[in-house]
Amino acid sequence: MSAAILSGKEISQKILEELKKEVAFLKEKGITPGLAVIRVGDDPASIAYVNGKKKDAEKIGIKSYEHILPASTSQDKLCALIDNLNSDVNIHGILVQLPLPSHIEEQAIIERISPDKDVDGFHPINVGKMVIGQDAFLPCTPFGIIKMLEYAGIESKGKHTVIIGRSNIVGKPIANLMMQKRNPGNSTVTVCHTATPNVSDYTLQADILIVAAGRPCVVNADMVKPGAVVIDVGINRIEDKEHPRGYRLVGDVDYDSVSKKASWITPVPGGVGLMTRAMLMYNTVLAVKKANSIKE
Ligand SMILES: Nc1nc(=O)c2c([nH]1)NC[C@@H]1CN(c3ccc(C(=O)N[C@@H](CCC(=O)O)C(=O)O)cc3)C=[N+]21
Repeated sequence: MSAAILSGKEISQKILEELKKEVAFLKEKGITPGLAVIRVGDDPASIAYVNGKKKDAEKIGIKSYEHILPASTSQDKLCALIDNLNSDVNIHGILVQLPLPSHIEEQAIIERISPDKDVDGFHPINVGKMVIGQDAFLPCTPFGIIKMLEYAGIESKGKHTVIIGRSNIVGKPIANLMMQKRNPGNSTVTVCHTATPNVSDYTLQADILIVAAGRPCVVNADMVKPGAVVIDVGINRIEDKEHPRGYRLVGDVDYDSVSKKASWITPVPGGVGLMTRAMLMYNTVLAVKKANSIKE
């Protein structure tokens, strides 16, 4: 059997097209959605992601405001910038690209952002609301995974979802969303992590396997049940002198072997990463609607 490709490219494009219409409608009302993106230092991967976000924003009519700060920026200076953006009426969403340099306390920065402009969904207010099923900004990567399942019509109700990874930005929130009483969701959820012995004991039971381990080849075909849906959240740069950029991207899943056994698989690149970007745009439009009391 060969898996069908669950294309982040195709689905994210559909979402961006819908958002473009919504942005046009907001502009008719005299509102231009504004997204502030802060990057501290010049980690090459962060530069690439931030550029991608800027491109998406421009494509659909969201105005992006880029703030590029040196790696030596102090905690106080970054807080002062966030305070200004929090009170700026032209800014509806604020994203501080992570990771931050080690002298900056990341959690304090996340908590400095107004929960109403927290389009990453990382503020404890939004995390807490998500956990108890209240209206909140959902974190972009887990939200993107949910949208992919929805668009493909993949049934998760009553299924066993196994997640590898327990990060605050992927593992924990996707575990939460997949167990919530709504669809996609309604799954029985198991979370594996670095202290889990014999991970394959769990992955072999997975109807839906979500891999966010942060390293390549964590899952091969021997760990996958035939017909499983495999979602690969990993983005690893592998040195490749034959590639024009000098590297290529691979996920956390051994794509070649697993794609012969799964029913659906997400590619890397062209999978979850593009969905993350689309959901950031979705959350920015949502922030505008909330700020202006506009219903759907
Ligand atoms: N505050 C914050 N919010 C984030 O959402 C956030 C972050 N920090 N730090 C880093 C991670 C990672 N992330 C990605 C976004 C887009 C792609 C993406 O567009 N990937 C493309 C290819 C990208 C490329 O070619 O380099 C793809 O998979 O096809 C990947 C990864 C957002 N993150």
